[in-house]
Amino acid sequence: MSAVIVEGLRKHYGDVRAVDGVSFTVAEGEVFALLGPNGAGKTTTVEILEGHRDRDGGTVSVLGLDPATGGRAYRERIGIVLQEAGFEEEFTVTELVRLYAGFYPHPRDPGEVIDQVGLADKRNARVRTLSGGQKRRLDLALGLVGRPELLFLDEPTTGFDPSARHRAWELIDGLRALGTTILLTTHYMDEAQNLADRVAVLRGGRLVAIGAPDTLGGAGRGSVLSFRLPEGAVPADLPPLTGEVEVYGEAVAVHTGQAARDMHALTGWALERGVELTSLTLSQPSLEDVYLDLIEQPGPAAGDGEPGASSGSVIGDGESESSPEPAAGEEFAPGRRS
Ligand SMILES: Nc1ncnc2c1ncn2[C@@H]1O[C@H](COP(=O)(O)OP(=O)(O)OP(=O)(O)O)[C@@H](O)[C@H]1O
Repeated sequence: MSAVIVEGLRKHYGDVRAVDGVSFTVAEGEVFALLGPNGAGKTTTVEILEGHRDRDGGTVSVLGLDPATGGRAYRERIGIVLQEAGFEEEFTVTELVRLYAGFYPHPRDPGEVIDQVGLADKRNARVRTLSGGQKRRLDLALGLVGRPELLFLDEPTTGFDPSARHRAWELIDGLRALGTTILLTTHYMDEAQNLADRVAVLRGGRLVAIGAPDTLGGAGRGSVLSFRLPEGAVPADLPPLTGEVEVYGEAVAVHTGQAARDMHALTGWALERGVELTSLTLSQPSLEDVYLDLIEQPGPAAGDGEPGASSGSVIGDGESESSPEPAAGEEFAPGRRS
């Protein structure tokens, strides 16, 4: 079942089309990341889902309710971790987490939550004395304490030191294991890669791609086979390959959509000649490579039609309105992540 269903969502600020016909679904128990450059419309989308911002068009269902009219019954079922929450600075950490716990019918134990976010030694400190990263951890505690079915995390680890960040990832993973649905925004591709079951890329208020982090952009992006030319060999000696061959001195890179076939041809060739293919590696484009491609290529945000990619999980101009579901084979199954 879907925890979130967004169809044809629109929000305009004067001439700025902040969200321009966005459709997607988030399954129950899924960790879903919204990616996109500054101003892409992520926060606006999330704020509409939280019930904090009105929409100009489209339909939104979150936990079966419309956030615009869900009221208190809706707010009790969600948790929100904002980019910049304004706290009551004179409260202590424990006082504030307890205060928030009191807003919810079935809260978590405040002390446990404070421990989980790594603020145990600051439990009696006043909020104004916390460092930036510690305040962000307090944000996380306040988002968790109500035992939400759906947690919104807006750039949850911005300003965290590396170990706090890994701790937050573990915490988010733990929430996933408890079945909490999580919708997060982030600028960190490693965070999306580590945490998200699926990611959606927004650009200029439109959805340009959606899929699992490992397959975003589709299989059409292929793999890269790299190796060093054996001594005495020249590129013309190489066997016929399906991929495009690039040679930089001794180094060869084969960009291929048929990695097994090309690998077989190359290793067979090397064995026949009795030579080694040193530094032979097969690699995939990283999520960051794919993301940069997606947001840099000309596309609907620039007003010039198709984004120029043909893969199943890349969405053409306007298509996001009519096809809210991910491409076939990308349905979410809890626990599917490796
Ligand atoms: N209250 C507002 N009034 C006018 N324009 C707004 C308002 N809020 C957002 N915008 C504009 O809407 C667009 C989308 O902004 P939004 O904050 O949703 O982007 P974002 O993807 O979250 O960006 P970031 O990564 O910088 O947080 C931007 O062009 C922004 O300037």
